[in-house]
Amino acid sequence: MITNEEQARTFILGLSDNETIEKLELLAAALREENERQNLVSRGSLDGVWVRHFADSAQLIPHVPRETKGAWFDLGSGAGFPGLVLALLRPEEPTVLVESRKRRIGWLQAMISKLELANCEIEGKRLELVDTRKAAVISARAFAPLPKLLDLSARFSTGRTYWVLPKGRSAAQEVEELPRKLRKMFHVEHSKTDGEAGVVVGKGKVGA
Ligand SMILES: C[S@@+](CC[C@H](N)C(=O)[O-])C[C@H]1O[C@@H](n2cnc3c(N)ncnc32)[C@H](O)[C@@H]1O
Repeated sequence: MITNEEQARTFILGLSDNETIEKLELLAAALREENERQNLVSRGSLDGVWVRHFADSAQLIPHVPRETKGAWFDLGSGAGFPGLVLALLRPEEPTVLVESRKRRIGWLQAMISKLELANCEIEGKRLELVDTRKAAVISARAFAPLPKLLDLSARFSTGRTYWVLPKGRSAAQEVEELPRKLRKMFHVEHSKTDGEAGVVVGKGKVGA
């Protein structure tokens, strides 16, 4: 379990390098500043940014085979979690942040340029309006209940799409309540940042 900021830094360093850690320090400072202007993340989580947002995002990476190529879609990126962290940690692979709120889109644009994320693009509209493309990976944290999430994102999935969906404490129950065919596609992994939370992980095409 990752329980403090130092452990979170060490965990992320194990997946990246010192330059990435420096960029995450920049992101943490910018997040604190911007959170005075818009409610990007809960105020309480700012004291534990490395655990609550950075490591919580980075922990998704080991659930996707290293050789996976193609676009990682992060749905409802908000302040950029997990999407911005994933783009930083996977600089060779494209990341697509889907976010519909104007001020959050502005923040994400500013961070992409500040962190020089050439591999990261924004679909600044509702997911329902995004042109269909093939996603190699789909993530979404605090975006929608699982059935709605799968319904809205099914058209981006193929037989080779990986799903990594941090679902908090409701993970197992949300999977249990899926129709049988879908339920077989997914399982729950323990979160490394919250002993009671789970990450819904799966592979394949949702829908016909
Ligand atoms: C609760 S926030 C979570 C943000 C971030 N993923 C996190 O965990 O910190 C949900 C985000 O999804 C966005 N959102 C909700 N429905 C959406 C939709 N249909 N298309 C695109 N973005 C959406 C909201 O604007 C909001 O920023």
